[in-house]
Amino acid sequence: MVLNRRSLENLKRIAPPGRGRVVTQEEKMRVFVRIKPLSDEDDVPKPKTIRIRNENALIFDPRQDETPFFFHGVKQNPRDITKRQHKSIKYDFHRVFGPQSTNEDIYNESTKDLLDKLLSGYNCSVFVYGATGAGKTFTMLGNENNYGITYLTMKDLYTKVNEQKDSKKFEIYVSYLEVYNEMVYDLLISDKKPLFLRECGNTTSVAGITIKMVNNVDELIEMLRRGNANRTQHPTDANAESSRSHALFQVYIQMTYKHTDQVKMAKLSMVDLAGSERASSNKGMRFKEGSNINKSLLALGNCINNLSDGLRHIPYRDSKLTRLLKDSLGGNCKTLMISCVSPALSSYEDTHNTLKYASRAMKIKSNLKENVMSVNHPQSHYTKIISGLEEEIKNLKIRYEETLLSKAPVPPNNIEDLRSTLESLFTRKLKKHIEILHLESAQKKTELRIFLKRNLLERASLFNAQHSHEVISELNRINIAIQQFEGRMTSLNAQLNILWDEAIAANNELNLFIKQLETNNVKQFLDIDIVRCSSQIIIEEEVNLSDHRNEIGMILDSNLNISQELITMLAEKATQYYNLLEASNKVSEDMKKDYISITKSFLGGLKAVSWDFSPANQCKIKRDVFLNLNQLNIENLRTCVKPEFSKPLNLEECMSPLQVVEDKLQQITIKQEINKMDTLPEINKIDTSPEINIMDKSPESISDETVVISTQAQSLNNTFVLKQNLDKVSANRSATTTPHRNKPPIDMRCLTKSITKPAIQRKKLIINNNKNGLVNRKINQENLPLIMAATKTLADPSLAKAVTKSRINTNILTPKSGNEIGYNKLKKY
Ligand SMILES: Nc1ncnc2c1ncn2[C@@H]1O[C@H](COP(=O)(O)OP(=O)(O)OP(=O)(O)O)[C@@H](O)[C@H]1O
Repeated sequence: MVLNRRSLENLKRIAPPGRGRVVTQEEKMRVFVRIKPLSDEDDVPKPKTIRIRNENALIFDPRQDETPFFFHGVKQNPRDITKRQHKSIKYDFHRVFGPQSTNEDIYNESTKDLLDKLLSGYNCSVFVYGATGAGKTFTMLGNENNYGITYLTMKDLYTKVNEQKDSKKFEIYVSYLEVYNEMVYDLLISDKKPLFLRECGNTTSVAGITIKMVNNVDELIEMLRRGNANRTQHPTDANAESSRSHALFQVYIQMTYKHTDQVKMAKLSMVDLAGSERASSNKGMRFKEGSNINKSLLALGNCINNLSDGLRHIPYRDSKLTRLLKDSLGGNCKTLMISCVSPALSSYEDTHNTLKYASRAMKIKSNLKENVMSVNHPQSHYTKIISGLEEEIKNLKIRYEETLLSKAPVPPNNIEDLRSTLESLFTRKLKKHIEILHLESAQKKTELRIFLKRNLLERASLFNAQHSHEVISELNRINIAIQQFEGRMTSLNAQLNILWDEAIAANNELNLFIKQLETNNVKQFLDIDIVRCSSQIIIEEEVNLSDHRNEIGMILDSNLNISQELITMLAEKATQYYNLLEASNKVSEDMKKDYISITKSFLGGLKAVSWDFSPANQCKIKRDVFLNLNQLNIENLRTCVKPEFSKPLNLEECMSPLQVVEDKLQQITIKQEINKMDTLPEINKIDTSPEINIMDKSPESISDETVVISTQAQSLNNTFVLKQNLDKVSANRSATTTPHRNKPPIDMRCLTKSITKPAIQRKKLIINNNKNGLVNRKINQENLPLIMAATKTLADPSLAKAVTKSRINTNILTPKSGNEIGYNKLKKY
């Protein structure tokens, strides 16, 4: 298809200054050098004129490594018959391709990059330059086995066009012409008639040139092949298939952006120059051809020189070739020059000239402009486009807002009402919560008071004045107080029961409300309020707990002070009586020893005071029972578990594993053991360990009894703890019982005697087993059989094993049968 005049004009009207969007970039011409391989006829193995230094540099006419020649010991200078000067000139280029490089290598590193630029609307130009026979046509067109860069470029161009066809509409046209003997001929038609050049602004166009539309790469290659066939070629001295003309293959691309209607034009020019000719034996027509070729190449050289020197005047008009290449040299075009050279000595001068021009060409700059075509649409066309775009923006805005709204749901209108309901429900729950905390605190304090009163009763049993009226009335007073406290406990428990019901009801109502919020999809708007109110409850709980702990601490403190005063009083009285006895000369040596021992122990005991905060510390556990308000916690409220208040906590109800065994044994063997009481020597025979001595009815005769003061215990009840040999037996049998770590046992038998009178019939023994938990049990005459049974049990390996096992496995306490509640409560702490 031949373009009509209007289409042609459009194609030529590329980026008129000041119209449309014009992006200008200054770019230097890129210059590549390709060195062809030496052929058989070339002067092999004579030295070459080029040595490649690296990818970007070569040395022209390098110095050769010569083997020195000596005559009579004197180095001789060899005579260079080639008359070479060994100039060793270094030339830098953008890339130097050696003889092994293929056309594909050249394409990949040179023309391939141009395509993106071309499809962005920039003019691009590639021309091959060099002497005749240097490989220009081979590089440009190649052959069937080695396609030239024109074919490779066109193939990739169509690939890229196909990739972009969704966004752009492409129209591709080609023209192919030759400049032969300073005449321009159309190569796409067989009818050869010269064409005229026309100057059009900065560009030159060819009047009447055929511009054909090409739809695919195959069509294009076919066109190229036919054009080449029309090209003037004749054998010369230097090249059997010498191209006697300059060939200019041009591809015009018109791209219309589908969304914007914007039109861009770009032109790719591929120029295969005829080779410069040396003065040769060519005669006649070939001579004339050679002269014209040289003339046009000389003009090209002059243009290159002026452009590289930055001169204003460029003699483009000196030849048809330079007029046609005006665009490609320093104009609006990204230009790439491939200089072909031969390394053969016979091409020494040609190669040197080519390299010189190539080197100069590197300095040429061109001004790249994006070719946006101005399309003269009527104003209504633009108005239509603008109103269409406005409509689209409006629609997009609506859609955007809809998306935003759907992502951020709107709170309901009654959100404030819902919030105030939620807050009032939380307030109700909080109120009940605080009331429970107060009651529970009161409950704990009462429990502690009962505990302390009971300790007083135990303490009283240490003395031998139980029958005096004063003591009896005091004991009565304590018992009455205990009864009152227990009455209060019962009342507190009843109140707590009611409060818990109310709290659970309030909590259920709140949970139901939150669930409704969730179902109605409005909980998300009140989440922050839920968190705020919940944290308020936690804070209130902490504040109340802290107050409660302070109050418990104060009670314990005052009790400790009283205990210390009592110790002081006892010590004073003991000294007073000792002095009296001494004055009346009734102090035996043993008593003296005891007194000194007591004094020492008091001092030692004080020294050994240490507070053990480990979790296993029994005193700490006891104290914590009163400190914590564990019945009430958020978890309980959440799960609506109402604690048991049926009975006040009684530590005395809790037993150790050993006691469980004891109890069981008691049931089984107590009768037998009572019967055997009279036959104790027999028991001694069964187990010869010293602890059997405990069965001796006379406490004075207890020889292996060890007394330990538990300093922690002092803080609560100043209990004297007697660690019986029973423990030793247990340790021997089971190897699991560890001795008291911090306080080595000291013999305090005398202390007990001093305080409780030697003749006491009922002796309180407290077995303190630090490892296995709290054992706080009275041992008196009534339960001596029980101890005996336990002792015997330990003497029996199988029973001892059972005892030991339960000691190890059970952490603290085991409830008495039928008293699960008390045990469960204690377990909580
Ligand atoms: N790189 C190369 N590898 C192999 N053969 C080559 C190479 N370059 C050129 N030749 C061969 O050298 C010969 C001359 O090459 P070509 O025709 O391309 O030179 P030219 O520069 O186009 O010459 P002219 O200007 O006279 O047309 C051809 O036979 C070609 O096959």
